[in-house]
Amino acid sequence: MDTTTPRTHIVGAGLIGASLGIGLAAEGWDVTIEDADPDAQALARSIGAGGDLAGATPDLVIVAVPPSAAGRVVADSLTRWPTAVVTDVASVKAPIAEAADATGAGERYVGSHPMAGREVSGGLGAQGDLFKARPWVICPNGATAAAVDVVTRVPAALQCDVVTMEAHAHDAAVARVSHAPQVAASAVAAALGILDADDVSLAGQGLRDVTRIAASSPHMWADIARLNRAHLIETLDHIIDDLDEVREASDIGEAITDLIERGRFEVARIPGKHGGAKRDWLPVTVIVPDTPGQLLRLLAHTAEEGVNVEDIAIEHSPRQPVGLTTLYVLPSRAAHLAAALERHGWEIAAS
Ligand SMILES: NC(=O)c1ccc[n+]([C@@H]2O[C@H](COP(=O)([O-])OP(=O)(O)OC[C@H]3O[C@@H](n4cnc5c(N)ncnc54)[C@H](O)[C@@H]3O)[C@@H](O)[C@H]2O)c1
Ligand SMILES: O=C(O)C(=O)C[C@]1(C(=O)O)C=C[C@@H](O)C=C1
Repeated sequence: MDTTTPRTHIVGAGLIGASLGIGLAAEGWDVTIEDADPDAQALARSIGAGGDLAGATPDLVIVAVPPSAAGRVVADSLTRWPTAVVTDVASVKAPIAEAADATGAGERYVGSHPMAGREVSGGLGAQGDLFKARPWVICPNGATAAAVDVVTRVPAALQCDVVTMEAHAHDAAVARVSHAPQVAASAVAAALGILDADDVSLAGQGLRDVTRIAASSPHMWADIARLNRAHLIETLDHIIDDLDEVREASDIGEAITDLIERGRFEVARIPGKHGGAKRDWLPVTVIVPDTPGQLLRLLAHTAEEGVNVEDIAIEHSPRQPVGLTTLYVLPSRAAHLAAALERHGWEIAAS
């Protein structure tokens, strides 16, 4: 097996391209990066996401441009670097594979899709560990085994879980696990429109959990919806049929029970942290004064007790000088942590 890392060039220095650049450079890869926007390119280079290709020949090109441009930039890259393997990270895979095949160089193209991201765009939000322990889909299409091997070294270096899929099957699946959830989150958030600010301030953790991705920029999602329209509409029809059943039911309680029961069953199938089986962490919710340094104290006391924090959620309480911080810990450690934090003077809230 070839143990040298491929000289890697990234085209597109936004959130995903710059995150890949930082992550691969941290693993010792020789990474260069470019962007059509000189400011985005300069920013990415200044934060360590890659250097200047300066006429060198890459072994591997990663295209990380908006989905609507990905097919064209993949085709251009196959022509521009006739010996390089080319991959892309666009959220929809079949149209990009078609564009690559149309060049006649499809055996050097492998589709990729890291199943991790953020609700912010641009290199400023880049994080080198964004993809760690997340699924990374590889769509080999008509590529050679050697090309697939080179591309697979990227998720391997970034410690992702590699999942190999056919491009159309990928597009059908992500319509349900990613694209429709974005539309649903935005629809729930948009329904707040008739409320005044005081009413919105009643929001608890439920609304926050359901609407985090409603803060996303529409540009990428408009592209995704256009490229994956048929699968997205099929998924939205499924959701609309379920909502219609609730609306038309003679007993709305019965209809809601059915919907929630089915949802409970399916949500238990979503893998949890590190891609493993979903773990049932227990929450320990602490009332934290809204003054500098308190969160640090809380985490220091937790560490002193030898308890690992598996996840953390912070909820600010409008009009209150306190916030609620929920520490998610192993069930076997929750009671011990709550008691220990009380001894340290913290007030534990019911959770
Ligand atoms: N944001 C996410 O959560 C996420 C997650 C996984 C995959 N993706 C996919 O990654 C890709 C990039 O998304 P992002 O969030 O990094 O977007 P972004 O808007 O942050 O960055 C895209 C960058 O591409 C540049 N660009 C546009 N056209 C170009 C061209 N022709 N040549 C060179 N540069 C060009 C833009 O100037 C911009 O800097 C998309 O295809 C998206 O579907 C996004
Ligand atoms: O976590 C987020 O902010 C995302 O929306 C990331 C997310 C997703 O999980 O749906 C969004 C689109 C990408 O194609 C891959 C990942």
